[in-house]
Amino acid sequence: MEQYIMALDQGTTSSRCMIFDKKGTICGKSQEEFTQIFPQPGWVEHDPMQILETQIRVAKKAMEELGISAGNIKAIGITNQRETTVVWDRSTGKPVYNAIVWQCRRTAGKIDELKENGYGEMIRKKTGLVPDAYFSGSKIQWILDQVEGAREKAEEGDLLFGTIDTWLIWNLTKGRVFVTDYTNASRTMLFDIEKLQWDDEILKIFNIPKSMLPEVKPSSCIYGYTDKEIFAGEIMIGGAAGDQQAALFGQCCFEPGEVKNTYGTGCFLLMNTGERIVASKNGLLTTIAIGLEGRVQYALEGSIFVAGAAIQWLRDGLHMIENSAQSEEYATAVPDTEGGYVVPAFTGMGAPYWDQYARGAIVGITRGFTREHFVRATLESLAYQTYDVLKAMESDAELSLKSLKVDGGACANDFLMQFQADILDTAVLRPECIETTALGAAYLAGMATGYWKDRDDVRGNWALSRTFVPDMDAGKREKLLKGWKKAVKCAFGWAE
Ligand SMILES: Nc1ncnc2c1ncn2[C@@H]1O[C@H](COP(=O)(O)OP(=O)(O)O)[C@@H](O)[C@H]1O
Ligand SMILES: O=P(O)(O)OC[C@H](O)CO
Repeated sequence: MEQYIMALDQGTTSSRCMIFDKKGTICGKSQEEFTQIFPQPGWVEHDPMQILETQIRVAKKAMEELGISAGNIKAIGITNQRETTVVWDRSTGKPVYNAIVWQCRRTAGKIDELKENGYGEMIRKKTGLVPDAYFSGSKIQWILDQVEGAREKAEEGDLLFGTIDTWLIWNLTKGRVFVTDYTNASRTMLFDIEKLQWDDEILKIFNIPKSMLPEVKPSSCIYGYTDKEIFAGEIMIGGAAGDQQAALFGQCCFEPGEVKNTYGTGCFLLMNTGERIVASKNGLLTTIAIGLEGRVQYALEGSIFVAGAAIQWLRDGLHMIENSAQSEEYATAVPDTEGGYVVPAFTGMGAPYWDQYARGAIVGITRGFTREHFVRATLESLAYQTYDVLKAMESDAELSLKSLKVDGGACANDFLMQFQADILDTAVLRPECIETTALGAAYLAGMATGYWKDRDDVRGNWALSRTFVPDMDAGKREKLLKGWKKAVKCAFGWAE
């Protein structure tokens, strides 16, 4: 019987399933977008039940379309939007509140309090993270404080917390397995990344009972088996990792110094730093890259909150384009933006600025600024934001990158990739498979079962599709970057 590995990729805007063969080729896939809930400006929620339903539905559909059954799936790897927080009732399995999404700013004030109380440095040291509403800690606290009866129930041990990996595994195993992996744990702001354990001091500050937290496991191991009713047969769950770490793995960035940038809803630049914890001096995060083969590797990360989401905004909010791909057509219809800039700081700014109160800005426009210029400026903002985090990373790691591996939905845009190479003055390498998040999760699951032996066994699957070579003169690049730096300043502190 032909054997495959299934990856469940639960992203910010869609649930996806990809079925891979041994060569890392996608043999079957299915995808469904789900509802984004914006209850107040700066707030973002998802319905956890809709996440679960869409994820199971796409998995069944992908299997059906490939004409296979549970017996053909050697293992499932799960990868997910990180930090997004679900709290549910242990006995009924019902969420007590919507999932609070990583982009949500509702707890910015709580983070300010925490910093004012002098906890910032301790948190940064233990968790590797810059205190921010982005991470799960303050989101759990908000649910316990704001949902009636939640705190009492949590203290009695009746509530559970999970990031999306935990929520999916718990449901797929019908409540038998309550786990997360090191990479996801490292995004909660509750986990000591050196001692590899939940931190009691930080839990006390957030007033979160430890009984709510899942067991933390390696990213590749036998977590459990799906309930046989879900896919008409049990399937082993063998891999779990946050989507950005999974993409780093899927890009085969296994060695210290290897870097990738993923252009999805947000944009995330990660560099493997091996077994060394590198503390950033330039506003980057230190995070766990992977827990595998009995050891943990670390990464430096530049997190950009809004990237592809800005293209979705052009499509769904402003109705300037009909689909994401059309952005390229408009952008290339004009030679430049005529000096205009879009700074899509809709939910504050992440690395390297970490401004919870920044908000979007459109600056430098004149009467000749058209839809085409607008679309181009929005696309260019992805490249400028990447420039900012890449320079911070080069400075932290004391090296100059020769090339950048890219992946994620928006890296299909040739205009954007060329502009990225131009603005960085660095070659951009796009692989054949840009679904490296799912591929990384598949590798982790496959390695838990012997489908792939080890990292060396999958390295040969990475294949280059196209290199974008820099082709912009230095004077023009400097002028454009100077404008961007001015534009970013206009967004700072707006909602304070
Ligand atoms: N050709 C394109 N040009 C620009 N942006 C694109 C293109 N195709 C997809 N996108 C953007 O990429 C994002 C989807 O990428 P994906 O990796 O699936 O994201 P996620 O995992 O965050 O849901 C969307 O925000 C979409 O607007
Ligand atoms: O949904 P993505 O792929 O943009 O990823 C979201 C990140 O994991 C948030 O930290």
